[in-house]
Parts: sequence; C-alpha cells; structure tokens
Amino acid sequence: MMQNLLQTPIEYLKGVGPNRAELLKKELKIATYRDLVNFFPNRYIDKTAFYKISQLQRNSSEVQVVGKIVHIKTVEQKRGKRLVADFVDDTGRMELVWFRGHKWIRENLKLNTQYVVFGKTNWFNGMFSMPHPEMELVADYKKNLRTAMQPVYPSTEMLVKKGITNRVIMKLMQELLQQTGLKFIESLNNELINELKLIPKSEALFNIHFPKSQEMLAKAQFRLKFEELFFIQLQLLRRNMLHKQKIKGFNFDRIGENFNNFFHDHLPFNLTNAQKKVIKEIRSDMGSGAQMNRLLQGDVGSGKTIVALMSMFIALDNGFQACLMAPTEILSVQHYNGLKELCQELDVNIRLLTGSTKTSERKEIHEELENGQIHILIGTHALLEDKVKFQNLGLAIIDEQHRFGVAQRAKLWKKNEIPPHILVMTATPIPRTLAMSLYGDLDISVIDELPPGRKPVKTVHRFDSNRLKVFRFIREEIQKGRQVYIVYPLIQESEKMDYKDLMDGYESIAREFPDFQISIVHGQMKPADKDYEMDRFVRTETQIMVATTVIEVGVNVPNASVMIIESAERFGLSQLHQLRGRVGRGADQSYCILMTGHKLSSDSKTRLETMTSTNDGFEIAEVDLKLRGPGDLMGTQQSGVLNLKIADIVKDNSILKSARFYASKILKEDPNLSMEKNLMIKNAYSRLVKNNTIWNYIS
Ligand SMILES: Nc1ncnc2c1ncn2[C@@H]1O[C@H](COP(=O)(O)OP(=O)(O)OP(=O)(O)O)[C@@H](O)[C@H]1O
Repeated sequence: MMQNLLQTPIEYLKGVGPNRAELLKKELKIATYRDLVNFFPNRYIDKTAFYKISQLQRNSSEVQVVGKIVHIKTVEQKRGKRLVADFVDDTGRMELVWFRGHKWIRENLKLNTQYVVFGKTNWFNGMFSMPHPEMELVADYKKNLRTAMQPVYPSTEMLVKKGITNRVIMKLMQELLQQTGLKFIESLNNELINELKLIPKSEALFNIHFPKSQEMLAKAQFRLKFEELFFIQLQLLRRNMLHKQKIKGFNFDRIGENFNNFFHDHLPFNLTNAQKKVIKEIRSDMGSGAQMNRLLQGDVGSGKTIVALMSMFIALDNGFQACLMAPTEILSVQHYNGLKELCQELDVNIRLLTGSTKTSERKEIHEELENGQIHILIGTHALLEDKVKFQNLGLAIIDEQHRFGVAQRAKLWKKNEIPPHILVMTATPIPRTLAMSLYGDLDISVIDELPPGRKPVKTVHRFDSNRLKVFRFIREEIQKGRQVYIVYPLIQESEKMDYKDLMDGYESIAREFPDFQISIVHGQMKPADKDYEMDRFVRTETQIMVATTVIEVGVNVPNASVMIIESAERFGLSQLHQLRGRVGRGADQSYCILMTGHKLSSDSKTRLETMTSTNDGFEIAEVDLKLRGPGDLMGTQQSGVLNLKIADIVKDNSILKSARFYASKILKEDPNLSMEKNLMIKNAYSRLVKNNTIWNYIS
C-alpha cells in the first residue's frame, strides 16, 4: 500500500498536471512521489530573522522585511522600463524594483497591505532597493508552512522559464509531505538508531525539506548521509561475503620448498614489518578455501615486488603456476629481469611473453605453459589471449589495476575452471575511505612503511626564471655520475602544443649540454624506438632522459637521482608523486625540482606546497581527493561512488567510516539479515538490491 503510494506518478500530485509532470521528468528526472521526496535541496536560506529597513546593511545578502507598498510607478530608462514600488515600514523607506512582468504585478499587488518581502538588496542612489523580491501577504505568510530555513532546490533554466520556480517546488513538496498521507517505513534497526542518536526516518525526510531549526537540519542530514553510506557499504560487504561463500578457490595451505628456501637463504634484505603483515594476509587468503581478490597498495618503492614473488611461491609450492601481468612492455621486462635475478638460485622457470615475443618463442611458451614446465609467466596483456593456456594457473598478479580494468580481470578468471587467486598491485595510493567504496569487491592490503635507510627525495619548487641555476645543478649531478629525468606534460587536448614544448625543451637541453648524451621518449614514438631509447638510459649510455609522462609508471633506474618536472602546475598531485617516485631508488640523495612560471592558481600552489612538504603518498592522495573530488580520480566513473545523493565521500569521511563499521558489525552477527531486529534493514536492503539504486530503499 505504502509502496504503491510512493510509486504514484507525479502528475497525480495536486498542483502538477500533465505539463508540469512532463517538465519535472525531463529536467529533474522526477517521475514519481518517491523521486520527489528524494529530491533534496542543495542549500537553505535562513528565514528566521526579520529586518527593519533602518537595519539594512550595504553588504547584506538576502534579507526579509515586513512593510507595505505606498506607491507604484513606471520609470522610463535608456535600457527599458522598470516598475518601482515605494515600500515602507515604521523605520524607513526602500524601493522594490521589477524589470519584467509589470502588467501582472500592477494588477495583483495590493497597496497599503502588509507584505513580507525577501530578496537581495542593493544600495542605489542613496537608497536600498530590492530587485524582483519574493513577496507574500502577511496574512498568507502566517497560514503557510513555515520553516526556519527555506530550502533552495537545484533547478534548470527551462524550469524557471516555464514557471516552476523554487516556490513551486516547495509548494509541491509541502503538498506531498502533508496532504497525501505518505508515510515512511523505518529502514534501520533500533540498535543503530539509539547508538547513533539518529532521528526517525520520517522526521529526517521532513526536516531535510523543511528544517525546523539549524539543529534539526543537521540531524536530518546526518541521518540521511549515514543511511546512504550504510546501505552502500552493506551491499559491498555482503557482495564480497557472498562471493567468498560461492566462489571456491584453490586451497594453498602448504608452505613449501620455494617459499622457505627463499625466505631463509635468498632474501636479499630483511622484510619490513609491513611486507610481513601483507604476506601473512595473502597467505591466509590463499589458504582459506575461497578465491582471493585482494588489492595490494604500496607507495612507490615500498617493495611490492618481493611480496608478489613470495605470493607466487605459495602457488608454486602447492603445485600450481602463477603469472604477473604489467601494463607496458618496459615494465614487464623490468619485472622479468628483477624476478629472474631474485630466483637465480632456485629451481623456478620464469618466462616473458609480450607483444614483441617472436613467433617461434611464443609457440614454445604456449606449449611449456600447457605442460607445466613454466612456473611463472610474466608479460603484458598478451597473457590474456585465448591461445595462452596454463596447465593450472593458481595465482594471477596484476600490476597497476587502473590500466587494465575489471573486464580484463574477469578474463584472467576464465583461464581455469576454478578461478585463480587474484592479487592486484597498485602504486597509486588511494585514500582508504575511497578505496573502501571503489574497490568494495576487493580486500585491501597496504604496505605502509618504506624499507629502512631510504633517503627521502628532496623536493623544491623553482621558477622558470631560475633555470640557469637548475642547469648548473644538473651538470654537477651528472658529473658525479648520476642521471637526470626531464619531464614535460602531455595532455590530450593540446597534444600538438605539448609535442612542440617537448621538442623545444629537448633542443635547448641539447644546446645547453652538448657534452652529454640525451634520450628522448614520448607517446608518439613506436614502441620499439621507445624501448631503444629507454634502454640506452637504463644502461647509462645516456645521462639525460627527456620524456613525457610515459615514464610515469614503475620505471626503475636506481642511478637516476634528479627529476625535473617542467610546467609542474599542469600535473595532478598523484602524477607528480608518481614521477617523483622514479628517483630516490638508489643509495644517493635524490632531488625533484618542480619548474613553473610565476602565474599560479591557488590549487596549483597547494599542489606544489604539498609536494615540497611531504613524501607520503597517502597524505598526497588525500589532498588530491580534496582538491579534485573523487570524479577525477581514475576508476571512479564506473564505480557509482559519484552517484551519492547527499553524502560527500570527501567531506563525510567520518560518517563513511562509521557506516562501514556498523555494516560490517551487523553482517558479522547476522550474515543473512535474518534476525528479527534486522528486519527493517533486510527489507530496505532487498529493495535496494532489486532496484539497483541506493535511493529506492527510502520508503
Ligand atoms: N625490506 C626491504 N629492505 C630493503 N630494500 C627493499 C625491501 N623491500 C624492497 N626493497 C628494495 O626497494 C626497491 C623498491 O622495491 P620495489 O621495486 O618492489 O618497489 P615497488 O613497491 O614495486 O615500487 P614501484 O611501484 O615504485 O615500482 C627495490 O630495489 C627493492 O629491492
């Protein structure tokens, strides 16, 4: 019954009718009573205060005054006519002004009758004037629904043009909430309501539209934000839980020869505590009987590779194969060389498969993979091809999730009847709260500690006018035997201009340093040429690498100790941090120099200051999130975190944490929400799952 009422088409609401219904649907996607209830104001105007005309301030914004019109006249102006009314109260006089709608106003306004007027005032010709005020007879004002704060709803030009003003929406909302008999079913349990001191749902929905006070508004907002985030988290956590129950995984409970051998005899350094913790988490996942789906986050240089390798050993020790997939050829080769070196003393067969693997070798790899001779396969997305068949793939590691995406992850799954365990590694720190929502389907491990003895990269900001000094510094470093990166921005919209910048830069550097060898790498080069240039730099045949951001991800040249970033104001924070991560990988002191012109926006300044003040990727990611909002962070588009109606993933961080905490607590105690006390939650949850939109649970 109540469900039905909420689903009532909006044209049945008094005051709507077919034309308005059409408009509301088109402009605001409001088609039913439910849609209207869930259409929230985006701000509120405080209407508790009344001003006397004598109290008006020249810089006041919106004010409310009671008085009467004593005279109306039309004033001819160069730019057209305007209608001016003398409006008085017992303290003074002001003018109400209209530039449009004169006829209607003249016919309808009553002289010498008390009105409440509301609007912005201007100081003009020695007097206050209020253009196009909202007006209401004091008599009506007393009758109508009053709230301390007037809601202001999102609107469109078309709506205003067609007369669906904010006032009209308010009226409709009032009609809906007070005249239709709409009632809302509670969707949280008493425990939550009591513990968090939440107000009842119906009160929250009423106060979000017509707040009785500042305090009630805050309570309404809190309740609805909590509820929104709570149900999202409940859904994510439950999906994850069901996945674990449903999707069986290989049970790797053996820790055998490879792992132990390596751990005891061949580990080149002591693992950090963070690495140990993460390996433990992975071990326990792989031995749990369920399929692992884990995201491994670790700042640049935090030592993810060794964690990947030891996880692969667990698969090998249980008689299975493993693979590692990287987004580019350069990175695959780098991983291949690195892992091969680490495994020198072990009886482990590692192979590399990329787009440029020769046909004969490729064939051999295919065969040896199928008959189990290859233990570990490393490569690019060439690994995803159907021809690549494993004998028994037990663990698939994906480096840099963002470049692959969920669909490709799924493809890896299909390589076996039972899906392999999946470990996704990323060096782009994602703030924890965002990660919770973005990767709700993955468990998350974080390496939050750098190996000991790392010297933090010294980061400075220099203006272009100081370039000569910077050049001198580059020279000194190269003379000490180090190598230098010089990076130029490359954004798609002005690819041509960027290309020109890069080439101009290259030429001026070549002129400045005729005695040094220079590599150049950019996106328009053929992969083979890129690799060739990169390789020269890796082998220290060149001292300077001029590049666009193609070198951003994962390139490892420990001897490179200086990173110069040109037009640094044009880079996002995460990108700057990634670029900086290319130096500081060896024993030497490293430097990152951010070059800019003098004109900088305040956001650019914040970014540069953040970079020069911290090396902590997670801290940087938090600032980035605050500056840009989640919309610009990679991967968010597809995730639905942006479809939040009332909560803000950045500002409501603490509500999100608490929502996550309680969702998880409830599921732990009552995984299927079958307990009596969770009935309300269960009902709301089923509606949510059925309709696949969070906000349909409101009812
Ligand atoms: N516990 C440790 N103690 C000392 N050195 C370590 C430790 N763990 C890793 N390293 C070294 O630190 C360097 C960086 O490690 P690795 O390449 O695994 O980082 P990463 O997390 O993959 O970073 P990036 O994403 O930037 O490539 C390597 O040279 C590695 O040998």
